[in-house]
Amino acid sequence: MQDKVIIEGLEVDTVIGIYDWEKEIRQPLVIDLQMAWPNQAPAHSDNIEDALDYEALCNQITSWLQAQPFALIERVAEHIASQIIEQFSVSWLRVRVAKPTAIKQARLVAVEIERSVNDNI
Ligand SMILES: Nc1nc2c(c(=O)[nH]1)N=C([C@H](O)[C@@H](O)CO)CN2
Repeated sequence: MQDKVIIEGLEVDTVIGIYDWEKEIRQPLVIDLQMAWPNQAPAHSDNIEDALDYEALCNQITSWLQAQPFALIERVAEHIASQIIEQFSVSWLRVRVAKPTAIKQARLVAVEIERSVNDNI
């Protein structure tokens, strides 16, 4: 089994949705991420330079999602996946994007994708 770095429940308020009224407001998205990362190197060195810095990732994801409006949560998931693979040298990841306020009768709705570096070429 490969090592992972995990982020659960990262909440970001952003412009998201297909309807005109949704383009005028911010709504919460909740991001869950699993990313392959060789954690032995940072464990041995005890150096953040060797680690996949989850704080940097959370800040970066928030910034990406607030930099532009999105219509579909599928687009958000794909954007997060491709940017992390490209900018953080992650070889594989699973990302789930949930929109908890989208459907009144549902606790949440979400999409989940898995991508690897080979998909990004
Ligand atoms: N598969 C999807 N279905 C829907 C989406 C979406 O992003 N992906 N979005 C909407 C609307 O924006 C909805 O959230 C408004 O409540 C509908 N279906």
